[in-house]
Order: sequence, then C-alpha cells, then structure tokens
Amino acid sequence: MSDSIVLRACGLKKSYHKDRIAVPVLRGVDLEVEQGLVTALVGRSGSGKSTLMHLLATLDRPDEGEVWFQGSRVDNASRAKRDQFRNHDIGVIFQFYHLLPELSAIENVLAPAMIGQSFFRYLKNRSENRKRAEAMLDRVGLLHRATHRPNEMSGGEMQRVAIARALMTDPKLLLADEPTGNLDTETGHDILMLLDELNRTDDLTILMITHDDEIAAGADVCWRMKDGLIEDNRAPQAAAA
Ligand SMILES: Nc1ncnc2c1ncn2[C@@H]1O[C@H](COP(=O)(O)OP(=O)(O)OP(=O)(O)O)[C@@H](O)[C@H]1O
Repeated sequence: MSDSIVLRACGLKKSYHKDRIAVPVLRGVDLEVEQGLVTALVGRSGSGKSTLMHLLATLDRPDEGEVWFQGSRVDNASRAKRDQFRNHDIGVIFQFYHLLPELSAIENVLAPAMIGQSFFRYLKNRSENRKRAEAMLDRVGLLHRATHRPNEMSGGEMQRVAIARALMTDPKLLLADEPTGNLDTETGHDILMLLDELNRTDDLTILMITHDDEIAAGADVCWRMKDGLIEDNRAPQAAAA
C-alpha cells in the first residue's frame, strides 16, 4: 500500500438476509482514502454507503473482501486490534450524533477515554483526560456547553460534541456518515466549515458520506456509489455536474 493511502477497501461484498434470501448490498467495492484529504463518498439513498462505512470502521464484517488501514489488514484482525483501531486510530460521527442522553457534553467527550483505557489507567489519567476533553470542546467552540445534556442542545451543538468526542483519541482518520443530514442548511454549512478547518489546520484525513452532490463538490476527491458498487472516482466538480 502506498504511504499516502490511509484506508483501502478491496472487493468488499456484503449481503443482508431476509427470510433466508440473500439481498446483496455491496457487490465488490474498491475504495482508497488518501492521507490529508477530504474524500466524499456520494450516492443515492439505499446505494450501500452506510453499510460500507460500517465495514470500514470494523463495526461489521464483510462477506468477502478486505479493509486495510495504514498497511495493516483490520477486517479480520483480532478483537483487541479491532478495538485499538476503532478506539484510537479512527473517529466516527453519525447523522443522528449518537450521544449518550444521560451524560453531559463533557462526559460524552470523555467516553472514548473511558472505553479505551483500563479503569485504573483512566483514574490515573483523570485530570489529563478532562483537560483534553475540555480542549476538544473548546476546539469545536462548545466549552460553554460542557455541563449541558444532549436534550439541552441544538442539533448543530450535538454534532459539535460528537466531533469533539471523535477527536478525543487524536484519530488519524475521521469517518463522517451524513454529518449534516439532520441539520438545517446554515447549521450544516457551519459543521462542514468546522470539518474543513480540522482537515486544513489539524491535518485530519476525512471520509465523508453524503447523498448531496453539492457537499461532495467541496471535497478533494469524490467516489460515487450506485447499487452497491463504486461507479467512478473523479474530481468532485465533475461528479457534481
Ligand atoms: N440490517 C439490515 N437488514 C436488511 N437490509 C438492510 C440492513 N441494513 C441496510 N439494509 C438494506 O441495504 C441497502 C443499503 O442500505 P444503506 O443504509 O447502506 O444505504 P445508504 O446508501 O447508506 O442509504 P441512506 O443514504 O438512505 O442512509 C438498503 O436497501 C437497505 O434497505
């Protein structure tokens, strides 16, 4: 794998089963994500984008094919290696934020540190973890909402908390599944600006799933998906045309 490719999918296939009948959703997907770029994966609803993202994040396993991260195969790695990959190497954000409703903003941001470290290590690093969580909330402009719970925040604020949480472990790659899909146009634009800034200033590599051609047009690279296959990979402006 070339050094500049952070994540690569080769020949990914996935079917869901309904009444013992296999429904193919991914039919042999090849995809590459280049270091330092914002890559868009664009396709219509039902084309298989979220299924693919789950496989890339090792939240689910492919029926066939491979997922490689920085030269190591992750789809069939040991549970410990997949945990390491999910908890440290990548950050994931979703359309509906997936925040824990009982926890405040800062507790949500701290959650990956709690999951990724042993209990005793977490206790030992408690003040360091807290400082990092505060810094991440500050990074997304929400330190003043640290003690607020999700039901006391707007959609845009919840997505910022989710981004801060994803940044907590200093990931090399951010996977974003329709990050603006639940937001009004202006708030969605603010979130895209924040992601763009994280890419440019913090050198965060981003793979963003979207059904919106206009959003894809803002990416450095655009992969277009149709019916469980990558249709093409071209400059985003051309893809949006
Ligand atoms: N757990 C499941 N069981 C059965 N079928 C599923 C399951 N998850 C997804 N599917 C089907 O797989 C296909 C692809 O779904 P997926 O969510 O990956 O598409 P998508 O491109 O992300 O769509 P959207 O933009 O609407 O989220 C759809 O036809 C969906 O109905």
